[in-house]
Parts: sequence; structure tokens; C-alpha cells
Amino acid sequence: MIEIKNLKKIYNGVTVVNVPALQINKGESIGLVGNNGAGKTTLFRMILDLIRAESGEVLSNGEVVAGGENWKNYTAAYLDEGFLIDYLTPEEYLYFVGGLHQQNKAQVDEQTAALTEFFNGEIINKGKYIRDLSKGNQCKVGVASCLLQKPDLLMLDEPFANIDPSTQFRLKNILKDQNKNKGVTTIVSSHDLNHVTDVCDRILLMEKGVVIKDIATSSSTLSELEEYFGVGQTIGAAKQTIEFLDKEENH
Ligand SMILES: Nc1ncnc2c1ncn2[C@@H]1O[C@H](COP(=O)(O)OP(=O)(O)OP(=O)(O)O)[C@@H](O)[C@H]1O
Repeated sequence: MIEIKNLKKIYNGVTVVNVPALQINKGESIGLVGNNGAGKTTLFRMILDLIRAESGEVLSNGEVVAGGENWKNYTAAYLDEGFLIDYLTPEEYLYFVGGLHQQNKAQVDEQTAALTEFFNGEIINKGKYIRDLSKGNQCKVGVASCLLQKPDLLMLDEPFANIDPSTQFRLKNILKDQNKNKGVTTIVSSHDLNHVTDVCDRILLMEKGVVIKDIATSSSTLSELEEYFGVGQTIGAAKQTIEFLDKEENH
């Protein structure tokens, strides 16, 4: 579905993305992980033709995305609040997005009704403009607008970052449903290794703009990633300290 060839982005003389070759197949669920500044958002932006690469190209179903139009019909993305129209209410915005995809109000209402649990009573009929919603609730509107579009390719940049644990759980179920039941190709970036390994079958680990690991998710992936990020060692050290203190107490 997505093919990346010799893709490079340079800012101020520094190469922030350098992906010689990457193939994302239809129906895959991809998790993109990496430390701050690793290049995840920049890669997303190039896949969505929001910024131009210094060299190389991204193809979506064989079409070069830069300057192309067809890929926009089946691609939905939410990277940040910049994707929303903040002087509209969520309802107005969702009707607008639905309208762009030939859906009338009743069809939009039907789909938003299916998201009642995800919205958790904070989005619809609250009389608030999008600009006045919390970041987490803005994210819910962004995700809902993506789902309305019934995409073949869904891209979300750090969707778990600002949402509460219940919403994170609901979002994971939505993503699984989109991928496993509806065949949607999903690409999700996250700093939450638990969520990303739970939801994604393939993990791409970026470091300094380069995809340094491309892992098919298995039972050992989470610990492998924790090891890379040094989280595993911290947890291990904490467990050892607790065990030591327990022993001392029992003496
Ligand atoms: N418009 C820009 N001008 C200059 N440098 C930029 C610009 N956009 C991104 N960068 C730089 O590119 C690098 C990659 O940034 P990017 O936002 O893609 O990383 P990220 O992996 O998404 O990070 P995070 O996890 O913090 O969101 C960083 O060093 C960042 O400072």
C-alpha cells in the first residue's frame, strides 16, 4: 500500500529522516516508536504530502503522493489539532467532514452515535467550540473525523498521548476493529510501548531518522522495546530493590 524509496528530509543541515526503502502492505497495523525527535512526525508528514522531501518519494497504491490526488480519497489522518477547524463545534466539524465524503447529516449522526462510549459525554451537544475542548477531547474529534471517512489507510500520530485510560482502552478496541474487522491499514505512532505492541502487528523503531528495527510483534516484543528504551532495566532494578528491602524487613 505504501512504498517509500530513498526518502530524506533535512532541516538546518541535519538529516532528520533517512529511509532508503520501506514497504507497508495493505491490511498491516504498524506501530511507529522512537524517542523525541526520532523523526516519526516528519515521516508521517511526508507520507501525507504535508512537507516536501529533499530526495526520494512516497508511493501510495503506486501513486506518488507528492502532487497526487487519488490517495486522499482513502487516507484519513489525525496528527494534531491543526487538522481540526477550531471555530466550529465538534458537530459542525463532523458534518463538514462527512459532507466532503458524500454523507448527509443523518449518516454522520448514525456514525457519531456509534462513538458514544468513546466520546464519553464530552463531545456532542456540549455547546463548545473545538478550540475550547481539552487536547484529549480534540483528539477524540480528530479520530472520529478519520473514522467518518471510512478510510483504507488510517494514520494517527501519538493518539494515546492526551487521552484518559478509559479512552485509551476504547481507542485500542477501535483500532483493532478497524484493522482486524474492516481491513484498514493502520499506522500509529506512540511512546506507549504497551499500547503499541497491543494494537500493532508490526513495529518500526526509529532512531535519528532511520528505521533501525522492523519487528513482527510477538510475546517478546514489549520486553525487547523496553530493553532498547532502558525501561526494562529500570523496572528490573526497581524489582531487585523491592526484593532486597523485603528480605531486610524479614530478617
Ligand atoms: N519545521 C522544522 N524545522 C526545523 N526542524 C524541524 C522541523 N520539524 C521537525 N524538525 C526536527 O526534525 C527532527 C524530527 O522531529 P519529529 O517531530 O519528526 O520527531 P518525532 O519522532 O515525531 O518526535 P516526538 O516524539 O517528540 O514527537 C527533530 O530534531 C525536530 O526538531
